[in-house]
Amino acid sequence: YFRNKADNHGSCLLGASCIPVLLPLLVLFLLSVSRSPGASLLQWPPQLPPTSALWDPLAPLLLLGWFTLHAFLYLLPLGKVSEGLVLKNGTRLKYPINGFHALVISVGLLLLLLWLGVPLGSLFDLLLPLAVCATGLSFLLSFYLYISSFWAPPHALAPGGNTGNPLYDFFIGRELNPRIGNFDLKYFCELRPGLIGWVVVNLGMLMKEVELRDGASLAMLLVNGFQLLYVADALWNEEAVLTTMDIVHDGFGFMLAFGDLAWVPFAYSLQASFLVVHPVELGAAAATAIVLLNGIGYYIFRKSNSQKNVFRRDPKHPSVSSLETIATATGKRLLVSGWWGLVRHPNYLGDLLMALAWSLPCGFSHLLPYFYVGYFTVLLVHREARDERQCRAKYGQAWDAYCQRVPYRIFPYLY
Ligand SMILES: NC(=O)C1=CN([C@@H]2O[C@H](COP(=O)(O)OP(=O)(O)OC[C@H]3O[C@@H](n4cnc5c(N)ncnc54)[C@H](OP(=O)(O)O)[C@@H]3O)[C@@H](O)[C@H]2O)C=CC1
Ligand SMILES: CC(C)=CCC[C@@H](C)[C@H]1CC=C2C3=C(CC[C@@]21C)[C@@]1(C)CC[C@H](O)C(C)(C)[C@@H]1CC3
Repeated sequence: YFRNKADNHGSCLLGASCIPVLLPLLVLFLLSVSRSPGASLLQWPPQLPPTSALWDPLAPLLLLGWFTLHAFLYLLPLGKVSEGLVLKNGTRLKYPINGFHALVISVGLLLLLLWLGVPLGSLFDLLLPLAVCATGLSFLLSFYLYISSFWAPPHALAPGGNTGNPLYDFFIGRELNPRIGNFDLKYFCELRPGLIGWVVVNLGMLMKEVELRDGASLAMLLVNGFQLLYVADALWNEEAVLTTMDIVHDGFGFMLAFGDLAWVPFAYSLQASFLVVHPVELGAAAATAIVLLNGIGYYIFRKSNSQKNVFRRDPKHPSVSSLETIATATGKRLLVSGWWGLVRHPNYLGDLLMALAWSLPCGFSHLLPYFYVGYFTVLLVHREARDERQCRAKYGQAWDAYCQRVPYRIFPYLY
């Protein structure tokens, strides 16, 4: 995660060269640990799966089918078409807003498969080969993105990924919104195959548990329910993704391609795969407390994201017009009351509380289910610092005034 350092800084280059090798190995390592009885992250030498466990001819077929289905659903004339933010050349790109339809159709198809007796629990045995194929696909896609970016017009290039160093640019991504015709590759990958794939992997783990123990545990149901809510929320609010850093600012290279297609479906589903081999008996009181925590996290996440989106689209909207703001030299204003007056990134706070609620159903016997909380804290702290730099560059003194008025970044009174 080295964007904004397009100055060929040694550590960034080292990161850009090592991460494409290390991250796929980390996914395989985490998956094997999650299914081993010890589930120890601290074992030395680290436990890696035997090569025979990495391949199954069914995996590339399933993956290809899944991508074709989602490309087809993306192109279906369902839902509305929305415009992205204004680009450097003054134009706006059009995006289909039909991700929620894709989720509903995918879940419908899965239920049909279950009804037809297809053993979805077999996904548990296919996880490693599927992760290997998804990694292969993200490499292929990244090579295509890197090479095709040399035909993109200068205004279509991303601010961070054009240093001239091939390794770094391959990693960060040279082009901002690579498209094949009207098909937007970054937008498609960010929200469809990987994110909905995460829900499918989780459901597969739940079905495996049903096969093994004649029923789904409360812990597994909670993990599935919470993460389904998160994905459904992302797709229900799909239009808001058009204003996130990833779409507006970042190039599409290996990091996002691998993140979207392999990291999200296989590393974000670790709690569910852990629970298949490490059942947890959750009491009613603990379950209620965890549901409450997820509810509070979700409320903060959704309300703060929506408040900013409404404010950015229409500052006079009745739900935000009474909030206190400060003016900036760009003409845009910054919210200093409401959610954005509590901390400078209330949406990250909500997301982190949810992350904790997804791990707690797995109990405290192992560290592995908490990997997501740790990784996500590092990702969001780094992302916050990156956003802060961009906002200071954009808004100057007005940003400093905002920071003085709202001193905490993510956790009130802590950070
Ligand atoms: N599950 C996952 O793996 C991940 C989830 N996320 C989630 O994605 C969501 C989006 O996050 P992200 O894209 O990082 O950025 P944000 O949605 O936090 O947006 C940051 C931008 O908001 C605007 N802004 C900041 N402060 C204010 C203010 N006080 N008033 C008005 N506008 C303000 C600025 O843009 P401008 O002024 O130009 O409008 C700033 O650049 C978050 O909820 C995050 O938790 C993110 C990464 C990974
Ligand atoms: C270790 C590694 C390869 C990191 C790459 C980071 C990516 C996994 C994340 C960068 C931003 C993301 C977002 C979401 C998923 C994870 C990635 C791709 C997101 C789609 C999750 C759902 C949310 O509601 C969201 C739509 C706001 C979010 C957008 C950012």
